[in-house]
Amino acid sequence: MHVDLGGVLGATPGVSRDSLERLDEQVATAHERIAAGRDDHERGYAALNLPARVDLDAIRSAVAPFTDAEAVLTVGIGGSALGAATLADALAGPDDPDVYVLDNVDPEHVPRLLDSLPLERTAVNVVSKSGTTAETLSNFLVVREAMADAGVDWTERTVVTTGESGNLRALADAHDLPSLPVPDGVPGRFSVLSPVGLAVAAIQGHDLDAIRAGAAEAADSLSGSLFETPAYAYGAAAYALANRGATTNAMMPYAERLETFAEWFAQLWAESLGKDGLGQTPTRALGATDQHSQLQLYRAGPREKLVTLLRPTDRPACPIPETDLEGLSYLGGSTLGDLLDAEFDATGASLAASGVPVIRVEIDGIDERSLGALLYGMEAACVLYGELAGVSTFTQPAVEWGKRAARGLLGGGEFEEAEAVEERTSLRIDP
Ligand SMILES: O=P(O)(O)OC[C@H]1O[C@H](O)[C@H](O)[C@@H](O)[C@@H]1O
Repeated sequence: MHVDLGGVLGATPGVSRDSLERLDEQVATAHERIAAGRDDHERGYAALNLPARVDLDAIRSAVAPFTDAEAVLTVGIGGSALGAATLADALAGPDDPDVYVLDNVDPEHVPRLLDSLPLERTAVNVVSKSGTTAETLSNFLVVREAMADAGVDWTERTVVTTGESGNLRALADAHDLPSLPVPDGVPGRFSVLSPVGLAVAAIQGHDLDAIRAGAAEAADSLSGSLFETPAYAYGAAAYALANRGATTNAMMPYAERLETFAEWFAQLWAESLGKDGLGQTPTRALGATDQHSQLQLYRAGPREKLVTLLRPTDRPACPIPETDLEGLSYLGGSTLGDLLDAEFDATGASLAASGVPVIRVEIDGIDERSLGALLYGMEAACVLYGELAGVSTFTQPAVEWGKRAARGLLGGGEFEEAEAVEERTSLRIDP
């Protein structure tokens, strides 16, 4: 992962070179804290040890019964879905099984999706760290019944990834299902480089060793200076910009295959850093598509944005055919990749010209190694930001509040949060 901070230096809000140098002292201190947390395998920091600690053979053998699947259905939510989806969408090849994710309990969508799947040739990948998340467990019960109704033995088609205890662990044990662990001390949104994210990649036959090697390269590059560590450069600059008013971070990959990565990044950034009135709101955009939708706002709207432009430097060749239409002749002879890269540069320049801060992030290509490096790098960037901001990066109390309220409403126990829902203020306008 390569990070170019040139687009923040003269921006408004912006961060000067001097400010970055002063900030680097705090980065050094934060890095020591992060390194100590990694050494002690402390909760959260342990995620940055994943490349070395994951048992890739265990993943490959758990999914071995499913490598001939025509479809893979991940049932999970949040960190238990987005990492797997990011890798699957980025790496999918033409011969890979189709990958689906059930991360919502929409009663229109779930049955329709299940009706469309070849259930007897579908691998079901159920993921929940806690093993108690209502959406995931409910969806799984629906999937299980759909399989039974179709005459499919769901116990032959299901692999489970979960923590040491909980409903899902009990279910896996009761039915002797192949199962994988969520490593200790790793919050869901930091778990992509564990079985949580890697099981689907393994079913698709992707090179897990290369993902791990890419992550390990990023891990090895962590040092006490943002000027030597791309991940820290990103995290520190984003933090400094947020302090100066860039409270929104628009993640804009210039590659369709990285669109889901922006969703993964959004959870990582929002849940980890949105604490104590602080944080930076992640938004998602896709280049070049959103140049024709969001860019007007980014360039001329409120001055509270950082725009992160992300691209692979290596792209497949897709020539644009020559044409004798005079107005289009400039396109002939170049490729779609040339055009997309020109748009990437033009958007960066356009934002810079109006003083909007831009960080350019480049990865070598969209392959296993580059993805491993990108995912690890952004996790390290997020942990550094959290250290600099002094927030509790690895918790999500506000999300837990909502979970308790919903559970109380469904009769799953006495939760005072549910009473707040009953007491809500209404100002309803009816036709
Ligand atoms: O993996 P689970 O325990 O099912 O949790 C799934 C998700 O639940 C909550 O929404 C948390 O805020 C997320 O961080 C987590 O990824």
